[in-house]
Amino acid sequence: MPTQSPPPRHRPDPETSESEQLLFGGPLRYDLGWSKHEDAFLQLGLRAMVTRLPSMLATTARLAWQADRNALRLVTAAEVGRGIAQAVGLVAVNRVLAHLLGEGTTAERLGAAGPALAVAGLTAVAGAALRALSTAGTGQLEPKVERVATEKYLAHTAGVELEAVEDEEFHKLLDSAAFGASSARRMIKYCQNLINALLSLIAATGVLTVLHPVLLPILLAMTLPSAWAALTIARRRYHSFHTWVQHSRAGQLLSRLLISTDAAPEIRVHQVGPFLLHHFRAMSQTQETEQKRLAHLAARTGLIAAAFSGVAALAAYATLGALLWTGAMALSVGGTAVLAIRTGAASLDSLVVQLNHCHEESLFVADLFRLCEEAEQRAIPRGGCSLPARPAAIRFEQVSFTYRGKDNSRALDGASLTIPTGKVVALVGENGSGKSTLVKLLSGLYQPDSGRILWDGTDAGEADRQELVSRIAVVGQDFYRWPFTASVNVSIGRPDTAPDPQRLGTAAAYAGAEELVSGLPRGWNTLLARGYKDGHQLSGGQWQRLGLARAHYRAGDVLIVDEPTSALDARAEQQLFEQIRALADAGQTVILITHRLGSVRAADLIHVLEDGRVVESGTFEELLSAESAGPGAFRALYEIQAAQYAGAVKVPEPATPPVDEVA
Ligand SMILES: Nc1ncnc2c1ncn2[C@@H]1O[C@H](COP(=O)(O)OP(=O)(O)OP(=O)(O)O)[C@@H](O)[C@H]1O
Repeated sequence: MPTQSPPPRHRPDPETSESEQLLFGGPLRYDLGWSKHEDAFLQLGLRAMVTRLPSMLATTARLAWQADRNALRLVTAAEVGRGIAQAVGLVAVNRVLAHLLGEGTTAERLGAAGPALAVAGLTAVAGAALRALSTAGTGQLEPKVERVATEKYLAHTAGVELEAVEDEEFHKLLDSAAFGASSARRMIKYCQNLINALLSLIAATGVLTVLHPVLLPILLAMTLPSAWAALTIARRRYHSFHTWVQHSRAGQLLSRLLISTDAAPEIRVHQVGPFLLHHFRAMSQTQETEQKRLAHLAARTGLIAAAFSGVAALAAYATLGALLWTGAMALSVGGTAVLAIRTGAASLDSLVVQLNHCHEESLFVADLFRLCEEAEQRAIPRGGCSLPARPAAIRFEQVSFTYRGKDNSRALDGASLTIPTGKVVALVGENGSGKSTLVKLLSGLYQPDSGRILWDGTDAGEADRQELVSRIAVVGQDFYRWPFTASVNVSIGRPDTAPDPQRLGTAAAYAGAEELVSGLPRGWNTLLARGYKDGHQLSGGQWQRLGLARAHYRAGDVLIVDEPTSALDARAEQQLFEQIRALADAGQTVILITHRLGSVRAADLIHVLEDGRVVESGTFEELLSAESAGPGAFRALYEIQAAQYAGAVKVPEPATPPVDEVA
């Protein structure tokens, strides 16, 4: 038998790893030119850093103020105190040296230096105490700032339109902004160090300028090479981060899949573990190559900078020697100058490093703020007109819709239909015909590209979205299985109110879930999450009942049930349809999406969809009738299903006993 060769592997980009191509269909690395971060990246120069410094500090201060204003006050006061202590200390040391190297006997010189020595000692003690205070304040502040920033991120993300969540560009921003909160936390420490370095630099340069003006350029020359190195390395790191952000996420996805409870059975039965592990390793190795490249470049840059710093230090000490040699500077002043140069160079070095860290982190915090801005622009709008309390019908008028990013074909293409209030309306049609899309538009999850959805005369597009969604209850094919208790899994249908036991009971009765709940180890209080302490596992059908109970608990005017019976047994299915009928008889509008055409018999109205259009509508009998005006799409589908039952299983005739046995 000829063996089938595997499909040829298409590798358009030689840089794309085998794993990226196979698992994700192409490269996961972004070309930075594509990214909005390019501007930020290009701004990673010293001038941009310095000009952005005030806004950077202000942003951090704002976050810290929101998080804990007392801790912020404490840190600021302690840092300013430390700076002053350092300056006073340096001046005191200068005095000590001047006295020690001055005229008189050793005892006289020591005596004269005593008070200045005491001041130097006191400032050192004060500096240490203030440092401890500042550390305590920062420790309090950091986690709070991270929490405030994370909340900002989550609240903004939760409030955007579904379309934004599904948009690739928005997702990219979500990915990078996710680091904003931890960056904000780190910025507290860096800002603290930055202020400290700045104050001690001011102290050192002040002293140096008084000693001799030529010492200032010397100080600068000694620090510039390391500043350049720090900036260059940070620049490369940021560039690399943005290029690789999705690749890292994909690598994390692979590792999470390996330990995921949902994937665990298939990983074992189909032996997917080694496959995933192989690709995890391959993707990690690709990233390690990038890390190696960055490390090599950083080492080279560091070496070049060290060479220049060395030359600058030599020049500095040669100049100092010349000043002393020519008598332009006294020996005592020379001692202080060496001290001040060393302190100043260390402060300047630290200032540049902290500035660089701060700036690098601030880019991620800026990503977070950019996400918030974008999320505000793409937020679900608030306000709008009211919908009629009980409209006679909801009408779709020539509604078209194309998913963003989906090439040209429309999911809905001029769909028109009526949903009368208090009726069971069934939507049927082949896979991909647009049924779920239609109810998503009805629920306000997406807005039509053209056409209108009218609640009597009111256009749902102009209605208050909060009101619109509060009128709708959905149990979709992909309803969410919340990893919480059974009670929360149902009452989350109305998350704004506390769970109501009576309402829970009614909802469970509606969904046929009473026995299921009473059979759970801790009843309503049973945790429905595998992998947690006392977590319980439900079957697909049991989950579906809870999903139905949730939709009932929500008590929306319009109940949408999308494939409600796919995981229910025959008895439960029968029971559910009876209950749906009863709900409609009590005035509830029910929209039913199902592929089981026999079960739409009890619907008041059936709409048949084909390629995003409603091709026929009517009752079950009307659509099956040979005189039906439509194209007979429903009849054709129904006949295919009916044929599967008729004659597919031959029910054996009861065996007829032989005549003589009867006798
Ligand atoms: N989130 C999405 N993004 C992009 N395209 C989508 C999305 N959801 C659905 N589609 C596409 O829209 C079209 C209509 O899909 P829809 O889910 O509405 O069909 P359906 O009739 O509910 O199908 P089924 O019977 O299989 O549930 C399909 O071509 C589908 O691929």
